[in-house]
Amino acid sequence: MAESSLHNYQLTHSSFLHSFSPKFPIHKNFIPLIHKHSINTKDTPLHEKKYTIGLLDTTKTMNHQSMNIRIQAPCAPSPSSPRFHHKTPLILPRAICSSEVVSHVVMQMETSSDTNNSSIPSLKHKRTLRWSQKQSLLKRPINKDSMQLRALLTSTTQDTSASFVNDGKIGVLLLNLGGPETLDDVQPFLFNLFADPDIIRLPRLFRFLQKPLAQFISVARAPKSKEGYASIGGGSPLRKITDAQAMELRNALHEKNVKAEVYVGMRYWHPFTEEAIEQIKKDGVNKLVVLPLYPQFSISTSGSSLRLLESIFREDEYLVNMQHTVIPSWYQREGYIKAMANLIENELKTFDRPETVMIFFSAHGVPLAYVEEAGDPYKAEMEECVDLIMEELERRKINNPYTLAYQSRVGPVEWLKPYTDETIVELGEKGVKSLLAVPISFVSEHIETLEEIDVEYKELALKSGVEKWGRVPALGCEPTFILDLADAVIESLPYVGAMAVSNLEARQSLVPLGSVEELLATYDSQRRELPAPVTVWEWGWTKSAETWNGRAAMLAVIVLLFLEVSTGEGFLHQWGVLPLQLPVFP
Ligand SMILES: C=CC1=C(C)c2cc3[nH]c(cc4nc(cc5[nH]c(cc1n2)c(C)c5CCC(=O)O)C(CCC(=O)O)=C4C)c(C)c3C=C
Ligand SMILES: [Fe+2]
Repeated sequence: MAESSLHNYQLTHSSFLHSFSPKFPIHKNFIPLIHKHSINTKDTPLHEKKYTIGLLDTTKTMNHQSMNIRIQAPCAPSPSSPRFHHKTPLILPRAICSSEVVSHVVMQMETSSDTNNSSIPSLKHKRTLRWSQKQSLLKRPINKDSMQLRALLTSTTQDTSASFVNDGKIGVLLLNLGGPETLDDVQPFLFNLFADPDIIRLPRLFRFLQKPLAQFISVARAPKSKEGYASIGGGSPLRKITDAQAMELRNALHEKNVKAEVYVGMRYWHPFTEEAIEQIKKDGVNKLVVLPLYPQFSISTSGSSLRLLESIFREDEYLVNMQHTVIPSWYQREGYIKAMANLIENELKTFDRPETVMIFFSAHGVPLAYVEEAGDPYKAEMEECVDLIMEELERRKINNPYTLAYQSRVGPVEWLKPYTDETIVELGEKGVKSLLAVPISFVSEHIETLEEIDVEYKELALKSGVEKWGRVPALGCEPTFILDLADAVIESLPYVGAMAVSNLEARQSLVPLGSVEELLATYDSQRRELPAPVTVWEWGWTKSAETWNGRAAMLAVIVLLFLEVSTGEGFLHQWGVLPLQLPVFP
């Protein structure tokens, strides 16, 4: 996979932003983020280290648009230079982030190169796709002479004995979705999920219908969901797995001399985030690292949990004063990428002819409007994540064809495409004989790996002509992964309480960080209304008929609910779902 032409540019912070001004007129709202590329290792000479620049668009919903740009240091520094000393922490505390650690860098910009020699022509090629998507950022040619970027470069090993790490009582809060533990939990779990305005966003006028609608949908969906949970043993394994991850992370932190307690806060089932926060308060934690267990950020997952945290923090004097920081996404971390590549490499060996296997990344979908209208960075982060894993595999001389599709769509609106089920059928028709499914958006086994992938998609693949089907396990407590999470926590500690999105050094850190409040302030500035991504009734024979029928059904439900609430009569009142007195309209 050759990288074609490379252009060298020198950038400064401000001219970097100027160069994108036609597309982004308000410069101060765009924050350049610099990520170390996962291919860098401890031993990579500095002048060969690669970095990725992203723009954090603070006018949109956490819209972190990374570009296909790499930065290289222009010349190898003297080994005695303090800023490149390997014993320096990965992220430097503020005091150390002086001008001393600022270095001029040369930016290298890759242009597209479609060297895909896959025998399946319809497969998208990662580099071409990424480039074409990000082309829109480059509205006018970059002026070679005008750009100079002063970038913070930090090295990759941590000295965890540094005193700033262990002062205070440290807590790590793992955020996750939660799942029903018994079949009786399924409907109330679904109610909690659909009552979340980050899952179903009703128009402002209809916000008061959120709970009745959630009740209605959860009751309607429960039988189908229960069937799924029954087939995987009668409940979700999520709590057990997340508890085990928390324990392993705690052990890893203690081994690295960081005496932290790790807490689990679920969004829709026990142990609820509120319960975790109560424990955090009881234990007297005064430095908190918030770590969502989703590698990629989405409004519907990490975003929703952060919103809940924000509301809990605001109402509590103890929490308002507690120092905290958030790691909103970490899909680009070297340890995570390597752990995923290890799992794929191992699983490929179970096939008779591993080199012929199509690697099929299947991510949980989100409604398209989340990405296109609300600025959810989920899709961009997912694609970049897949690219990074494939690059790691290529370095191991594993050059299999691969593709990315989105699974688990619910309801009448359009979700991210291509859809997993449709792609499986297409691949089967095109003659692909071996498929290896890789669940990519979640780090634990759950209903969508154990039932949807292992049963439904496998059956569909075999029906469509695929002869051998395999699936990579979820990361769970895989040691490389847990150690990397521990490193992410340690790297973030100097920023607990001391940083926010507005802090330049922290923005340039290798783990993008922010406080809950500031992350949500950027996310809220253009929070648009999202369509309801739920199935109420569906009829029709084609996908597009289904979409329109679903929309009509949604509308009908909203009208029915509106009538019910305004007249005080109807089935929800009969079931006791709605109170008998009428709501007061302003
Ligand atoms: C990154 C992962 C996930 C995203 C993004 C996501 C978005 C999303 N999900 C729904 C609707 C449902 N999700 C359900 C369960 C569920 N979803 C995820 C992950 C993501 N969801 C997990 C880990 C689980 C729990 C699985 C378990 O083992 O318990 C369910 C319930 C299950 C079912 O009935 O199918 C629903 C419904 C929407 C609407 C959405 C984006 C808006
Ligand atoms: Fe989901």
